[in-house]
Amino acid sequence: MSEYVVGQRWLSSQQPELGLGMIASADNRQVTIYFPLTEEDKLYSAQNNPLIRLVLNPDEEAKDVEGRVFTVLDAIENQGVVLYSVQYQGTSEATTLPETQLSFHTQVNQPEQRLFSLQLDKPSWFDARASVMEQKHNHFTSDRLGLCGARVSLLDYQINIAQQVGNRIAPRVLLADEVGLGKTIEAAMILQKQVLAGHAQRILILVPESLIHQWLVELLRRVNMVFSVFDEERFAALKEQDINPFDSEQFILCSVESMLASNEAQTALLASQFDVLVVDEAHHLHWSETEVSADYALVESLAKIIPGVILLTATPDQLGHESHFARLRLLDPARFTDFVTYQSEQTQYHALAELTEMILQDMEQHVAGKDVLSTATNALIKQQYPDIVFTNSPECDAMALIYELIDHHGTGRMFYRNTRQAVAHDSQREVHTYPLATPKTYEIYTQTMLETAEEACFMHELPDFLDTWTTIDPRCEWLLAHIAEHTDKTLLICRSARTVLQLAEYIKEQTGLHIPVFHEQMSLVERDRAAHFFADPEEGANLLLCSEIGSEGRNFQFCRHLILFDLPMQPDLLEQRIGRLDRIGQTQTIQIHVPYLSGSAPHTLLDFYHEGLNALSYTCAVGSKVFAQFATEINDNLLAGSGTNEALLGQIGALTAQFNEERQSGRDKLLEISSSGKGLVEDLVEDLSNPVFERELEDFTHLLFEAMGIHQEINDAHSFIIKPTEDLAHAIHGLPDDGLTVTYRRDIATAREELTYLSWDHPLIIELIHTIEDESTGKASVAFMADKSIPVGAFYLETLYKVQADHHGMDNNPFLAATPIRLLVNFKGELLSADDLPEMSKVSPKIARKLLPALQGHIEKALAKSAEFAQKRADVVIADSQYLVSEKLGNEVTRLQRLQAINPSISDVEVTTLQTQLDQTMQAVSQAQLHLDSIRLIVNNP
Ligand SMILES: Nc1ncnc2c1ncn2[C@@H]1O[C@H](COP(=O)(O)OP(=O)(O)OP(=O)(O)O)[C@@H](O)[C@H]1O
Repeated sequence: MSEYVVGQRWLSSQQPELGLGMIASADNRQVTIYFPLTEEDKLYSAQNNPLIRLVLNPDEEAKDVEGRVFTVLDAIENQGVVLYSVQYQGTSEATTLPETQLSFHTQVNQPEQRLFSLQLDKPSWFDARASVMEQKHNHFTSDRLGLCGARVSLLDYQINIAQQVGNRIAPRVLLADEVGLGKTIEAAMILQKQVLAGHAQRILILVPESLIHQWLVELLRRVNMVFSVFDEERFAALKEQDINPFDSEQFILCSVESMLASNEAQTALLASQFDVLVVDEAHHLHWSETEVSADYALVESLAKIIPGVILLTATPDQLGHESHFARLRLLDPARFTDFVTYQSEQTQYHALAELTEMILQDMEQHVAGKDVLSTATNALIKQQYPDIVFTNSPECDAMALIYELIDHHGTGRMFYRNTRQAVAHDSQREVHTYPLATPKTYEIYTQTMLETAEEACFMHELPDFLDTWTTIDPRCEWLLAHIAEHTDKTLLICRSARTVLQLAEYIKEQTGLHIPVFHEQMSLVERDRAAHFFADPEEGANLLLCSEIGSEGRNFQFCRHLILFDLPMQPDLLEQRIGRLDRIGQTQTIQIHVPYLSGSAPHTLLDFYHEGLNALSYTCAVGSKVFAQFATEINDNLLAGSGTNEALLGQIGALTAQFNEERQSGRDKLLEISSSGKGLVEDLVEDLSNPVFERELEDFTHLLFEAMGIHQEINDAHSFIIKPTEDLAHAIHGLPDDGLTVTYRRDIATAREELTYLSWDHPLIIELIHTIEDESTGKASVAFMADKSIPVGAFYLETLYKVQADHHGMDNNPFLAATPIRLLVNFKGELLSADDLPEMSKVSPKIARKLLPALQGHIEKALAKSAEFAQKRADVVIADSQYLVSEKLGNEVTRLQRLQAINPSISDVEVTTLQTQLDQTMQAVSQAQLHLDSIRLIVNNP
């Protein structure tokens, strides 16, 4: 039978641009190939032609005529035509595919095939591929992965959380830093690390509707993650297409409200598979043994099926300890089964916190720069914690000892809480209170008509004053005077949307000014527009009137004046309000203005907050707990309207002091230490701020851009413009036609929003790296050298291999990152060092066509020798990786198992998840294979 059979796929080595052809007819003399790409038939001699037969090998990836990606499992020849057994991406079953159905863009991929079929590229491409693989390996195995690309200031406590949680498979944590310390940023960094490390592909974020836009922008601006917002409209439109709408995107952001509004959406959400769920403002998730809120029930159902769960709240205790317990229960239902046991555990952290304090005090008295424990501390550890093994020598690392103690007996790895005090983000606040005369009408009403404390605190909201309160309440006139006096931006927060609207109307009537408003009855777009208008430093409004909803999650730290037009009845809400201004990025002293009606219930409430809790001048983490203790007394005092009960005020102050002290010496103290990462994270932060990596990337992108046909020019001292050229080798997603203005420097990027921050984590860089890796370009090249000491026609052969663990879904796992091996052998198959690499010059395609057939046999022998050397090195790489896996993951599993026996805070889920990770990684590493990636032949032609 002829070598040529109708239906076979062949390429032209002289005209690769024709794509993959198919034999249309053949006899002993001639063969006709049809090239679908150009829709033409070409006639070749059967004896002497530039045709190359394309047969894909097992494990090769390719596309079918419809562009669907598959991996070859097997290739079986039947009467000269190949029938492939393939597995399509995203499926688990094998399918058969005749070679006639291959995409006409398919190319010869194997380096040696490309070499002998003369599909050659510039010799410099070999260096480009080697460099790309080396840099990729370096980055994907470094701790900087997923953290170096965030456009943020590097704060130790945030990096600590992002590093610890981001590295876990299926993390389940509660992030509860105090208001405004950057939980959103921490979650964004965790997600980026999860995705880059291959731990998560699909993410669902649920937030209150008012925060959708802010999250969307923060994720994009800070970590370059593009989320798709799903609202009712989008859900309905996608539903028409007869697919689960939530399966249509990888990263989904939606509001809790929109999901609760539709049973159908909830069912679809639960049927879609996600790797990580994030829920912001999780204190709204209300649970008690008798009542469960709808949002809690939804999150509970999702948390049962989504492996990773990240809950965010600044005020974990807002709805009481029971609700806090319930949120922990969402994370680990097996561990948190019983509220009473949980409560008793919480009290047991006291002794450990005290010991920790002693060690910290010892640390203040270093001896010759080393930590030395006092005799008392030493004795206490030995007596109370005999399981802790440590050496109290001058080399004793006290911080390491504290972490060991917290690990063994502390709060576990599920709950993080940083406080302003502990992370030294102490902003300044100044409080201005303005006593105003209580209107007679309010006074009379107070004595006769009121039924609840709430009515007493918000009299202007009572139906009887609905239309009149702005004319009698002196706070309104006070507000006009404040507006006239202050030209700085001011945020006003009050409880209800109605008050906001009435105040806006009042100001308009009195002054003609249109003040922007922000409340729950506005659409999302209207709210964002108002917030934007307020934020605009030049053209924007100086005052924004906000209802309570505006006080949650929003970033208003660009302004320093806050008017608390009324006071909320819960201390945590007060903290949320102040937290709009008191957040990372606030550079000025915050001015808090409280106008109040003298002698009225709001006056008493102000006394409780300001004098009792001291919650206006400082963050008060125990406010809700104190208020809960005196709930009845506070209620009665507010309702009586007879001025502040001084005895009660004294009791509130005393209990606040007591709780604060207990906090400092209990669970929260331990949380503060373990959340801050003090003593653990400094080296990593130093590494992340090292400008060397930015410079290295800048050099590397020159190579990348040149290879891919991207032009870079200087824009100013710190930035560049990059644009695709006509030679662009491949469409690049992240690079628009009109280019990008970029900087490689984090400090410049955080100061100049308009610049794209190009880092090793940036999607454009990752896309370019993957594109070059996946491209066939550069897999084979030929060059000349001129060396009189060796015969003409002698050659060197450079090979680039990679050791790769093919484990689906874990390709980026640091333990499994492809490791490049670059080798140089001579024509005798002897291994040379990289220093022996000669100077190279180009070879014309015509000469290469003559040379290669003549040298083929010798090259194949040298290649076989090179493969032997590569395999030896690969064995070492695999053994090293196995060692690393058992050293890092194995030891961690052993440590957790040991800890679990002592500390109930270490959950079963945590241990089994890590054990599974260890098993899978070890198996994948052990089965890693050596692949030849590219070849460069250097022939002597002196
Ligand atoms: N490392 C950082 N670098 C620069 N800005 C930051 C950093 N961390 C936080 N911020 C900024 O500080 C503000 C508060 O951060 P974020 O919204 O993440 O806090 P939060 O703890 O989620 O707040 P809340 O408790 O109100 O929900 C935001 O404007 C955020 O962009």
